[in-house]
Amino acid sequence: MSARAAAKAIDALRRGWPIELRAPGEEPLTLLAIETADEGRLRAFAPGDYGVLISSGRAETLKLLNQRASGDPDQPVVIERAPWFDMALATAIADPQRDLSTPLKGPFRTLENQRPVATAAALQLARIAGLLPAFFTDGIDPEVTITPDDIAAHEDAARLSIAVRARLPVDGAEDAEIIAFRSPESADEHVALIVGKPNGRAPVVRLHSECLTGDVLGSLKCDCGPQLHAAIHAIEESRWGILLYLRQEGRGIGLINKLRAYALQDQGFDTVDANTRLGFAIDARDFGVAARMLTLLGQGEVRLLTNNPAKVAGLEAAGVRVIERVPHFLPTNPHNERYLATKRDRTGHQL
Ligand SMILES: Nc1nc2c(ncn2[C@@H]2O[C@H](COP(=O)(O)OP(=O)(O)OP(=O)(O)O)[C@@H](O)[C@H]2O)c(=O)[nH]1
Ligand SMILES: [Zn+2]
Repeated sequence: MSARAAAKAIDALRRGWPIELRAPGEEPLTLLAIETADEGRLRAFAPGDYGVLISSGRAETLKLLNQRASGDPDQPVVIERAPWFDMALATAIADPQRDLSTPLKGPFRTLENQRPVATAAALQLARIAGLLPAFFTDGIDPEVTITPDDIAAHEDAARLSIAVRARLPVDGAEDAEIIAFRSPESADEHVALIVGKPNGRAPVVRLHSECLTGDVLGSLKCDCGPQLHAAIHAIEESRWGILLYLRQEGRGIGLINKLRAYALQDQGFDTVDANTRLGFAIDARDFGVAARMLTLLGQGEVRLLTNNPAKVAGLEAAGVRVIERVPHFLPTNPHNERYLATKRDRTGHQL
């Protein structure tokens, strides 16, 4: 297993270079990310035939799922190339921004997916790279060859370690310390803010996922900014606790893909449907990272500040006991009312 190979593959996809994925028992799968391809790169990758790989959610949006003979409904979908395929059409398949204004010209035919493991790994890699989950497949000259195990090694939270700690008085909690974590080959730098001193009780813990728009720009579309400050206050009031600031922007799909979801929300889709149209899971976060950070901080039991049962389940599954769920309530504003209602009605948030 080589996390290093996976890091090279992520880099290659971002730069528009082809890669190859080999899963045991399956034919090799070469890939060129549609988002970073252009006509020249596509010709070099696939002088002859090629396929187009998308997620089942995107295929469902494009009404392609009904053509599938059999198999798992969540399995990625491979579209056979048609004579009228070009970059513009591939971009329209990959990117939902113009679904409503310019319907796709078909018909398309999907192929039996003979490489379920490699294709699923490809979509995971696109998410990690912050790219649209859509690829040209079966071309030539890959830059690097990897396996699904390499991706797992790259994502393995056990690789996280503490890089540095320093005192950091913050607004609302003057007695605080910041601790930064790093794992080799990954650019993500997660941090913990420890407020107060351990007092024998399980800490109040908040898992805050990065939200550049809300945390930094004061976006009113979500509740992240106020929630971040309210969490620090709540921890301070409880005497001691930990805020984990997780670099899992956009529930794990990255900033650019989250902003694509926002553009779809401008067209009327809610937060759940926007993610599905893009081809992502509704919540792609891995709370194993948070569990690992808490373990490195010596905390196996927490009182978790959240309304999201999936966070409780995710931490417990990763070996941290949640002895209490502490709910939080913040006033809504006209811009985030629908977002919060969707969280309550469609993703099981307990308000
Ligand atoms: N993909 C996507 N991500 C969003 C959207 N709105 C906010 N986010 C992200 O959602 C994450 C914030 O979620 P959290 O504050 O952890 O909230 P939660 O999981 O809903 O549950 P709580 O713990 O109860 O707050 C941040 O990473 C945001 O960037 C959206 O419309 N689409
Ligand atoms: Zn937010």
